[in-house]
This record gives sequence, structure tokens and C-alpha cells, in this order.
Amino acid sequence: MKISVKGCGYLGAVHAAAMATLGHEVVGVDPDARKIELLQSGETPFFEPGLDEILRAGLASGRLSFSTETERAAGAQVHFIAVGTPQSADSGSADLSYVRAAIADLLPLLGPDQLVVGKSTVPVGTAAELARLVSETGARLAWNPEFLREGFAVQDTIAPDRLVYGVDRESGDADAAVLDAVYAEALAAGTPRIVTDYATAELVKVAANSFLATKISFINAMSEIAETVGADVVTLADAIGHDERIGRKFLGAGLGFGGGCLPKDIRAFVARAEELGTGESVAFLKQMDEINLRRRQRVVDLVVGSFDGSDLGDGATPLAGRSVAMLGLSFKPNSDDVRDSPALDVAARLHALGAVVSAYDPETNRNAAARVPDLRYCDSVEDAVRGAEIVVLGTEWLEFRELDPAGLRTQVERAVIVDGRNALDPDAWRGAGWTYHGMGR
Ligand SMILES: NC(=O)C1=CN([C@@H]2O[C@H](COP(=O)(O)OP(=O)(O)OC[C@H]3O[C@@H](n4cnc5c(N)ncnc54)[C@H](O)[C@@H]3O)[C@@H](O)[C@H]2O)C=CC1
Ligand SMILES: O=C(O)[C@H]1O[C@H](OP(=O)(O)OP(=O)(O)OC[C@H]2O[C@@H](n3ccc(=O)[nH]c3=O)[C@H](O)[C@@H]2O)[C@H](O)[C@@H](O)[C@@H]1O
Repeated sequence: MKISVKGCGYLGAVHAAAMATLGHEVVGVDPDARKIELLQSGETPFFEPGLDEILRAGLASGRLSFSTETERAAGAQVHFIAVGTPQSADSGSADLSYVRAAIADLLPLLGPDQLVVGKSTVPVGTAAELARLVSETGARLAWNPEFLREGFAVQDTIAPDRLVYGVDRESGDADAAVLDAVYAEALAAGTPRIVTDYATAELVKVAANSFLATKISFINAMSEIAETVGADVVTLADAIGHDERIGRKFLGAGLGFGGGCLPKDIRAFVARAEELGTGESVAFLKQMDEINLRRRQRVVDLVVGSFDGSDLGDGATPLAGRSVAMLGLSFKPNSDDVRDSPALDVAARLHALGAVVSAYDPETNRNAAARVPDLRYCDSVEDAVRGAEIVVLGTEWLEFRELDPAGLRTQVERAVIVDGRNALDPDAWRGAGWTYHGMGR
């Protein structure tokens, strides 16, 4: 099938390459000329495990290409929309200007027997509004929200754990059949498929991300209590996680959630519900957001508190001249994404308090430096920790989980570590002479 993918960011580039892997003829379209040039030459514009292989295989097969020109999408039977829906600058609501522009670009190319398929995460009600525009061309619209995780994006796209199609009441069966042909391989492997209306499909996406955010904030709320009474949140998570109804996944207490999706999606959900007059139903998500952001300050407080009060700087810059090593800057391991990254936010806050922050991330230094240029970016753990008075683990890359505490101790000025992701073994680090601070333990 001939497919176009509008928007070649973290979602769209993977989606385009994955669709080519499934045997479709795909063109990815994005106005970002640098991104398109890289993709067309087989280079990934961001770090995503496995993407380079399927990108190069797709290009070599002749089934995959990229362009800055929307006209190249002409004649495709399915047009996926994978453009960004970031948080609006002045409110929590989603900025739909990219989605509207992407649809407007496509309208002149559309005709009967073509299906526009939204994948971007949008506020409930968006698809119905866009469907009216699309239907004027004779084409139809479906909404097929995406549930991939960065770091696992390729496998999540080729073998998703479920497919959700939001379709129009009238043409629903025919539109679902087109999507079935797109995803034939996953369906043959038994992937559950849910066909529903636009509003339900849009809500499934934001409900899923809200639930995940709530789970993380719940365990971080338990962290706060555990810190007050001297309990251990990791043991608590293990214990409640054995209950299958609760489950252990997404009970990782620590610096909390960040990234280009969970934070903005819960805020956009609250904003949309308020517009609809049902704000109270999801008002709890504001608290989830607050709990989440408090964890970042907790790490900053642990760093400040680790220094003797008598030699702290003035109130505004209590860390003046202090040497802090920051390990990890991306919002989670196996990703170079620093959008709303808790680790980078903590590094920036420490810098603002006067610290000299030496930061190292295996994949993210360049993206981080574009947002927070004032850190001292390092090429290795050794470079970052040399002479440090405190080490902060902000992202649990495997490289950091496997650090040797005894070896590292010889390189720092003061052996104090804040494990912002509860990723290290406290006994091993304490045994090697470190003062270890975890989150909620
Ligand atoms: N990143 C992720 O893991 C996931 C993202 N999503 C959703 O997917 C959407 C895209 O997210 P990301 O890929 O992370 O964003 P991104 O910012 O990485 O990519 C968006 C891309 O759209 C391009 N674009 C903007 N206007 C365009 C237009 N008129 N025509 C064609 N391309 C245009 C931009 O140049 C950019 O390359 C968002 O709604 C997000 O919530 C959903 C599931 C997973
Ligand atoms: O809509 C999206 O874009 C995507 O958002 C999340 O995927 P992603 O942002 O890639 O990352 P997650 O693995 O969900 O992690 C999000 C954040 O939560 C944090 N987290 C995760 C798990 C946990 O136990 N504790 C915790 O603090 C991570 O460190 C990270 O900062 C969802 O998991 C995807 O299903 C969804 O498609």
C-alpha cells in the first residue's frame, strides 16, 4: 500500500520506517530540511535503538523515502498525521496549530478512496472537527492513537500491544478494513484491535498516559511519606506490586516523569476537561503533576542539605562554587530526548543555585546543551565526577547502574551520591564508603 507520514519526529520517523518494514511504499514528509536530509541519507536525527537498521533497510529496498514537499504524498491511500502537539506557550492546553497546518497542507491532494489517519495525541473533539474538513475532499478520517515508548519505539510500532481505531460512524467498517490492511502483520500475530468512535479513541490515548502518570505519582507520594517515617518505598513497591491487580510496572519511585508526552498530555487533558465543563473529573491530575514536580526539588534539597550549613553560600546561591557531577540528562534511559527532562531540570536548578555542574549523558549532551548551555558537559563518567563534592544520578542508563562504587570513590572529592532513580544498590555503595541518598528510602 502507498502510505505518507506527515511529521518525521520521534513518532513519525519510526512510523514511516516501520511501515516500510511491513512492506508498504512510504514517503515521510517534514518541513525540517535537516531532518529530511539526514533520514534520506540513512542517518537517524535522534537516538532510538533499532531505528537505524530499519531506516537503512527501508531506503535500500526503494520502498522508503523522505521529502520536505507535501506534494510527494499525492496518490497515497493512507496519510498518517504524526506532527507535534506540544503544550501551548501560555496555558496547559495542547497547541493544535501543527495538526491543523498538516491537514491544510494535505487537503489539496486528497480525494475519494484516501484515508487520513491521525496518530498525534489530541484533545477529545479534535478528530470530529478535522473530519468535516477532510470529508469535503471526498477523503475520510480515522484516529489511530500511538502508544509507543521511546527507547522501544521500533518494536512497539511493529508489534504493538493493541491497536485502536477511532472511525466515522458512516464509513467506519471500510476505514477499519483499510487500517487492517496496513497492520495486517500485527493483526495476524494476534494484536488486539479495538474499533470505536473518534471521541473514545482520543480519550483512550490520554487516559492511558494519565493512568501511567498517576501510577508514578502515586508511588512518589508514598516516597514522601516513607521519607517522613524512615520507611523504604522500593520494598513497599515490591510488596504491593506482587498483587497482580496492582502490578510492579511503573512503580519506580524517583525523580518522576518527564518527556515530550506524559507531562503535557495530563495538562492538556485537564485543560480540555475544563473547557468541556468536566474539569472536576480530572482535577486529581493537577495533584499528580504537583507531586511529580516536587520530586525534582527534593533532589535539589538533598544536594543542598548534604553540605554543612556553616559553609553554605548566601541564600540565593547556597551552592556557590560547589562541584556537582550530574550523571544522566535525558528524561529516561535509551533516549536522547530532553523535553521536560527531570534530570536536566535538576541540573539547571543546581546551576542556578551556584553549583558548577559537570554533566555526562551517553547520548544526550548535545540536546541538553542546546537547552541549558551553562553546564560543563563531559565525555565520560570519569570526567564528570573528577573532584566532585556530590554525585547526582538523574537518568538510570545501564552504564550508571553498573558503576563500581569503590573505583569511583577514588575520583571524587567527597563520596556523597543522590540516586535520583533508585537505580543503585544502597548497601554496595555504603559498603564502599559512600554516603548514599535514595528517593523514599
Ligand atoms: N514521542 C513519542 O514517544 C510519542 C509521541 N506521540 C505523539 O505524537 C505526536 C508527535 O510527537 P513527536 O514525534 O514526539 O514530536 P516531534 O516534535 O519529535 O516531531 C514532530 C515533527 O512534526 C514536524 N512538523 C511540524 N509541522 C509539520 C507539517 N505541517 N507537516 C509535516 N511535518 C510537520 C516537525 O518538523 C517535527 O519533525 C505528538 O502528538 C505526541 O504526543 C504519541 C506517542 C508516542
Ligand atoms: O504518549 C507518549 O508519547 C508515550 O508516553 C509514554 O512513553 P515515554 O514518554 O516514551 O516514556 P515512559 O517509559 O512512559 O516514561 C515516562 C517517564 O516516566 C518516568 N518513569 C517511568 C516509570 C516509572 O516507574 N517511574 C518513572 O519515573 C520515566 O523516567 C520517564 O521520565 C508512554 O509510556 C507511552 O505508552 C506513550 O505512547
